[in-house]
Amino acid sequence: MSKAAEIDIASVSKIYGSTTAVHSISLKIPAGSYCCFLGPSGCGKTSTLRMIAGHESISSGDIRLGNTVVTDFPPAKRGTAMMFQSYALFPHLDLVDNVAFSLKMKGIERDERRAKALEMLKLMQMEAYSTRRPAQLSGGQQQRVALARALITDPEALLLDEPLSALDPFLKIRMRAELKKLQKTLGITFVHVTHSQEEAMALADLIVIMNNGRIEQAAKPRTVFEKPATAFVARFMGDHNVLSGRITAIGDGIVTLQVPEGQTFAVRDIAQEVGKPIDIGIRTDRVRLEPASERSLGLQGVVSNVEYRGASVRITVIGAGSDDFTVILSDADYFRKPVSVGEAVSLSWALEDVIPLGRLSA
Ligand SMILES: Nc1ncnc2c1ncn2[C@@H]1O[C@H](COP(=O)(O)OP(=O)(O)OP(=O)(O)O)[C@@H](O)[C@H]1O
Repeated sequence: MSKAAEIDIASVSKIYGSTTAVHSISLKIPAGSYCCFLGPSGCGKTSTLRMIAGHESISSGDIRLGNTVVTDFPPAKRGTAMMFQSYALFPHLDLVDNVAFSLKMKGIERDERRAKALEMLKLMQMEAYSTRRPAQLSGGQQQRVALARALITDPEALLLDEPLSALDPFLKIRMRAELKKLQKTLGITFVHVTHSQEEAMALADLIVIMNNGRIEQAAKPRTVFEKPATAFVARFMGDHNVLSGRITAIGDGIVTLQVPEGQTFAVRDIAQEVGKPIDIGIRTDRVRLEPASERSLGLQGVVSNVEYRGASVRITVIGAGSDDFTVILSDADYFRKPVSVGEAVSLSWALEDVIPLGRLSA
């Protein structure tokens, strides 16, 4: 296998007619890393992947693979390989010919390309099926063949567009583990586009969260979860409450924040101006919840829903800075002091659990 290459995306934009799908993004994907592009539909992740692959022209900016600027190179000359969502296998060819196809296009003679194709099928544990056609395979097997076909060109980077979306939930989890293992075995750079937060968290060394054609955050999964950079990231990754408020007082390193309902609570000194609007995030599992009393500190609200989930209980509270302030308690904590729908509660948390969230400038 060839060596891995860093992918350097420098001020890259994609404009389709009057739509700017990607707004001058810059990102370095380290050589040999597993990178996941994550974001809602239409955020520009597939356009970015296709520009890396050379299947889409770059409207402005440059892409470098290792030391080579590949911006104007055709796909086959870039050192990348792409695996498509639908696998795009040829139905009339057997697996060996499917996998060997790109070598045939390069003019490599039959015996050599078939031997290489068998080697790739072996790598994917599919050599026993080599004379079958794609329709005679399960979804997971077809995916392995598509991987073998992409890897036969010895790419420095493998690009995967929603590779798991056609699989059922059980197979998805199994193939996810296989993809990760394959990436570690080959050591090449993987760039994987997905809608699924869970998939990105499970696979990536680097998660790139896109929204409206821009990168909101590019970081390790744990950083994205523990320190979401923006309100969008905190909401999109889930398991965070996002509160918007205004600063009403500053003193001793503590800021008082007022939420729309008029209630206030303390936050570490996160900004310097009274009156300034600010978003903060609080993890749903870091909130303490108690029946409200006159002495209660923190935000007050009313329980609107209680959902038992086995090991945990999910409680939704209204009137506390957000329409659906969510608290996740362990089953033990909940049943020690259960609350019910309609009950007034107070919500509190440690100062260090308040995450200041930035806003992207447009
Ligand atoms: N060929 C095209 N012509 C015109 N507009 C396009 C074209 N391809 C994509 N777009 C637009 O560019 C934006 C980004 O699309 P893109 O496919 O990159 O998003 P995505 O995040 O991959 O979405 P999805 O998850 O739905 O595939 C969207 O608004 C889309 O409608």
